[in-house]
Amino acid sequence: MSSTVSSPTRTIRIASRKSQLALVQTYWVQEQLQKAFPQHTFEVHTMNTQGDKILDVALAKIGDKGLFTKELEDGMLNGTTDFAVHSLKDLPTRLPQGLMLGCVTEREDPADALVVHEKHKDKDLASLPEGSVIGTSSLRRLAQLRHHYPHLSFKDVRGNVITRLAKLDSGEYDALILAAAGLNRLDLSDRIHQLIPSDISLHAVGQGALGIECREGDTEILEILKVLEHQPTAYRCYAERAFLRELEGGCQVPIGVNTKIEGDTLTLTGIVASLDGKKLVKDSVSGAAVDAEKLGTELAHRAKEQGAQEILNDIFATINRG
Ligand SMILES: NCc1[nH]cc(CCC(=O)O)c1CC(=O)O
Repeated sequence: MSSTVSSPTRTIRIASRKSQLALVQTYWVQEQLQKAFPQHTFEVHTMNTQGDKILDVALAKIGDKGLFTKELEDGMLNGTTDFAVHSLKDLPTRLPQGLMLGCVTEREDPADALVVHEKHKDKDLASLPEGSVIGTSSLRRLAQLRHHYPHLSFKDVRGNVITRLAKLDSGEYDALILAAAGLNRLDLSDRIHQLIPSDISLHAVGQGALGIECREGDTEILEILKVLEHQPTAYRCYAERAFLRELEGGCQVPIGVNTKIEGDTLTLTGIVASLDGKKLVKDSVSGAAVDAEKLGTELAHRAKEQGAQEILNDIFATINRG
């Protein structure tokens, strides 16, 4: 005799942006969870965010206060959706009251990549001709690459990954810098011309990982999300986010990081760069991975002692004046 225990079923609503990359990422999450919890139904609800709509203003001028996340967060707060899938890089380090980072998934390659126009297919960053126009909307990429390659010039580029590639191919730019992770996820790995090594440019906080945001204390959802949690990536990203939070920057300040975990030890390297690429503050900390956030905060304090705050103050003044 066996009695049937009917497990409660429910419909779980996943919020996502509509860009191709966002959808690839969100459908992956949906598929994994649907497999793990066949008794539930996982639905994707797509929305446009401010960041998708405002395409004619440099990102650095708009600021970063949840440009790509606000509309998704409103949906969770008013109960129309249950969690949101983000590129962790786009998720602010301080979340609205009532929401939390519920899960960090396994990271793709967090490096930046050079993507070149066809005519430069035999070139790399060092050998691109003097004055080549490199498209990037990230101050972090701009500052670090200017430092190492003063012969290049930089121009803002907006829009999603596909739009940016179209602008490159039409001749508006000689090359672009894009996250390798995004290209890999979009099945565009063949466009990666050169992976930028970490001694040239440190990547963005959270780059290559997905961050799933949900309501604080929503134990049912948190329990479900556990199947996607990747502990080493989570430790690395908590350290990176604590570093950024303490420096009070967002995605749009020239702050780069690199992390590695060996055994139980996490090493975090961080850089704060001036826009002209002339001043760089770079340092590292190592310690127990379980103390990830503490390590991030400690590195930020050290960076401040070495002049990081002055660099950031100059940048905020420049952006607000422009
Ligand atoms: N800001 C846009 C954005 N957000 C996440 C990614 C790529 C994927 C990732 O870093 O996880 C990108 C595009 C890019 O930087 O090339």
